[in-house]
Amino acid sequence: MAFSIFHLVLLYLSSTYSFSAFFLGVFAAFAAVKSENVFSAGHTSTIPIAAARDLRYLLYDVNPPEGFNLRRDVYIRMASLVKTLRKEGGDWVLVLPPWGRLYHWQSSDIDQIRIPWGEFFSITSLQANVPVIEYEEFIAENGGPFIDQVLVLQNYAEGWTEGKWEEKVDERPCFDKLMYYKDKQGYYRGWFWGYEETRARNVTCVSAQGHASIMAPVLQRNYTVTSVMLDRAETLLHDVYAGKDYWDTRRSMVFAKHLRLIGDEFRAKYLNSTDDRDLTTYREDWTRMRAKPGSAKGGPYLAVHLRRKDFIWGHREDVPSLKGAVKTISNLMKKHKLEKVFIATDADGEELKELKGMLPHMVRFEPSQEDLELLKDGGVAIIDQWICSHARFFIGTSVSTFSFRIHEEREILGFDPKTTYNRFCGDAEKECEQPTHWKIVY
Ligand SMILES: C[C@@H]1O[C@H](OP(=O)(O)OP(=O)(O)OC[C@H]2O[C@@H](n3cnc4c(=O)[nH]c(N)nc43)[C@H](O)[C@@H]2O)[C@@H](O)[C@H](O)[C@@H]1O
Repeated sequence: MAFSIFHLVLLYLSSTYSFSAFFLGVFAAFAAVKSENVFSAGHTSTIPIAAARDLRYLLYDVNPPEGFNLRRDVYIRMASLVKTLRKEGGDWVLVLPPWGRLYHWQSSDIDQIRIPWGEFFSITSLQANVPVIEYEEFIAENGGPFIDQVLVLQNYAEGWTEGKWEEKVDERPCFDKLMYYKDKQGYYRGWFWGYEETRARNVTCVSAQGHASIMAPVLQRNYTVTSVMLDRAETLLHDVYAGKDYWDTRRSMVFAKHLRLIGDEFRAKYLNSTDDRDLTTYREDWTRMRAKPGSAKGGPYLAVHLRRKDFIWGHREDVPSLKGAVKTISNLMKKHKLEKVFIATDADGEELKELKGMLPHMVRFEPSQEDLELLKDGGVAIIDQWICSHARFFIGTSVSTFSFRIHEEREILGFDPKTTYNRFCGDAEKECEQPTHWKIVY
């Protein structure tokens, strides 16, 4: 398999990076929407004002310890903000923050920074939802690695006032240690996804409480420069969680084709699973993918996402012991008459050994070192998710965004919700509430 994966990836990468159509799709003129929550009157920016119809770039980053799938969630919020900005008439483009230096990507000896989104996702699919470009494309278009303004988002130091939730945004002094410093030329340096040459002309802290689009008026009126980066973008909430706009963006996050193909090849070879037999045919164009709920049958295996590491270090009540998990797995296999179990997990070597001892026939996707170098930890996680998404029955881990993204993928493929929204219970958990079913809004 090593040989074929290597060639698949090379083939894919050589075709992906030859495309030049990174530019904006044709977008209709949108009606202007009311804007509120701007900074107090009288705020003036010292930065020159961009011409009215100039292209503007929104960049963003997320709190460093956050994982891959939580970051995918923040992407949805940012895409929603860009849609709002465009509705208000601005020519905004979303710049995709390169992947890298993620705490959970612990495979040593492989280079895991400055990874473009095209290695994990189909860029043309993302572009069918909102205009996006890779960061290096931004550098080229922008004439250099300069970001005009960084806004570091933070909560309000005083929390909610009088216990009341209200949406608000204000420029405020930074209350955490600033992760940027001024160089000799007066530019700000920082992490910037591992691009050392990137600099910001200005860094400001902003307290924000509310939905992503509360930033729209601020970006239209207060920071009228060409490129603005929102750091700590996870501070902003979804505009409408699980509404049509959420699902459009989520559906557009199609995994890169080479990763799907590797997952499909693995399913066929080790799990006796093919799309034709399992009724899981995928349409390349997500805008035309509309599977009837309950239409997918899934491959003849049980799929499990068993989150460990930082989920067990906190001794959480809702995460099972390995023994508890194996008991649940055996019961489910019996109940659904399934002979194979596919396990996706971040368990360490010791735990894996213990798990294999109890489930000797379990199936895992275990790439060789050579494949891992090409796929990277992010690619392996996606292949794990893809295989879990095609199983006859799935069970995940409580409140893991890794499991949530599998739920969504299965919803897109048309599985009966009963086969998807399931999670392990902690050994001593009293009320083991199961995950919520979020229906696609088309
Ligand atoms: C406690 C919180 O947990 C949140 O994680 P949670 O939602 O599970 O999910 P993620 O945000 O994806 O972060 C977990 C990361 O751990 C690895 N990982 C976890 N499970 C698997 C698996 O089954 N297969 C593979 N290949 N990799 C796995 C993977 O790199 C994944 O992105 C974090 O985002 C937060 O930062 C925080 O750590």
